[in-house]
Amino acid sequence: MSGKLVCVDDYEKYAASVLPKNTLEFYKGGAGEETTLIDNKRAFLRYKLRPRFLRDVSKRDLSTAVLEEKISFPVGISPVAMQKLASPEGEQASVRAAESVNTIFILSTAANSSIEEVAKAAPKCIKWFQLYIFKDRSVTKNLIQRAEKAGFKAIVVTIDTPVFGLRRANMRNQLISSKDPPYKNFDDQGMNTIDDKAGGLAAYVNKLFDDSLKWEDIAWLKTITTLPIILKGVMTAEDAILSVHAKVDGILVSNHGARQLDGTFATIDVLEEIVKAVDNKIEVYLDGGIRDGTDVFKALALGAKMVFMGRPALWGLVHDGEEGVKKVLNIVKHELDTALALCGCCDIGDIRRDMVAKQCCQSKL
Ligand SMILES: Cc1cc2nc3c(=O)[nH]c(=O)nc-3n(C[C@H](O)[C@H](O)[C@H](O)COP(=O)(O)O)c2cc1C
Ligand SMILES: CCCCCCC(=O)C(=O)O
Repeated sequence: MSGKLVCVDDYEKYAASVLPKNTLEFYKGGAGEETTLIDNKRAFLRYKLRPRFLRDVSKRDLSTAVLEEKISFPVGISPVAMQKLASPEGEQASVRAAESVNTIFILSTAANSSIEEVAKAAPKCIKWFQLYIFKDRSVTKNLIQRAEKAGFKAIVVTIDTPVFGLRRANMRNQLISSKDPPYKNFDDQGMNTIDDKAGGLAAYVNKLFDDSLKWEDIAWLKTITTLPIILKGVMTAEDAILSVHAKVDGILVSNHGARQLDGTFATIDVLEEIVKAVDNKIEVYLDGGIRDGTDVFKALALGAKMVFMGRPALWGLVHDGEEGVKKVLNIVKHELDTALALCGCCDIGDIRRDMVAKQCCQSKL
């Protein structure tokens, strides 16, 4: 590709031009017909900004605090498995990028870099650990203890994966083998074997992850860690209220980047009902389809405390490792700063609900 890359879409196009087919399909794809995958992005177009002027926006500040930790702007990196397929340093490059712009990095259980390697790569970064709960609870317990010891600041429990989503591209191409590069967080547990002939990744995940999880298990988790717990995958007001009752510290509104259940609402479309249901009792974050600073602004106006991006960080990583992730984060930061100024805001606290309106009945969207 020629020319300067100036937005997330440019980085995605670059990644699509260089990645092997199977890897691209794994990173890019969603579940089923991919209607939710399209809608996660497209839904943002239905929310329109209402700019305000003549409000002196000469001094602007994008910083905010999340779980009492200060970050330089409200956009972090979602947990994404297998980042060494994007670049040799994988998660270690991504976490360094997050550290350099002072935002939150969430490490996936299914990473190609271990908890300890990531901690060492970016000791000052605010790191959260994403937890998949294994049928073998000793594996789960061990992961939490390692994350605590390595200085991670929160456990993000993914609740939307009792079974693996039906990702048709991955099913057709038999997906990539996970042995190379390996899953570094549980390779010592004798589980780093994937039998491509026996259903590939989906069958492997279904064998390992606990599909009997229920709210009582969240209570159990609270007995084995003192770290804050965030539930990732909440998509309804009902589950948001149960999350408050479960006394977790935050929820991440997410449909797993549309990789689990096709046909759900876009995350931005359920955010407001969830924010209302939670009634300021715990923090609410969002991921899914954020590609631009105006998307961030819209999510904050609808009540998210911060947002996270999954694929955009991967596209930066494919381009030039740590530098690429940093560039993607800084592009979105600059876009958010511009949106802030043009909506008449000086800081994140100035963003108001009435700065965004939902456009109804637009048949083409
Ligand atoms: C390639 C890929 C791998 C992912 N791996 C995980 C994972 O290991 N754990 C998890 O909770 N979510 C995982 N997710 C979901 C992301 O955390 C996040 O919810 C999603 O990517 C957000 O949507 P976006 O990509 O549109 O920003 C993955 C997403 C992608 C694209
Ligand atoms: C044990 C391997 C699990 C990989 C799961 C990654 C994931 O969540 C995804 O969406 O893909």
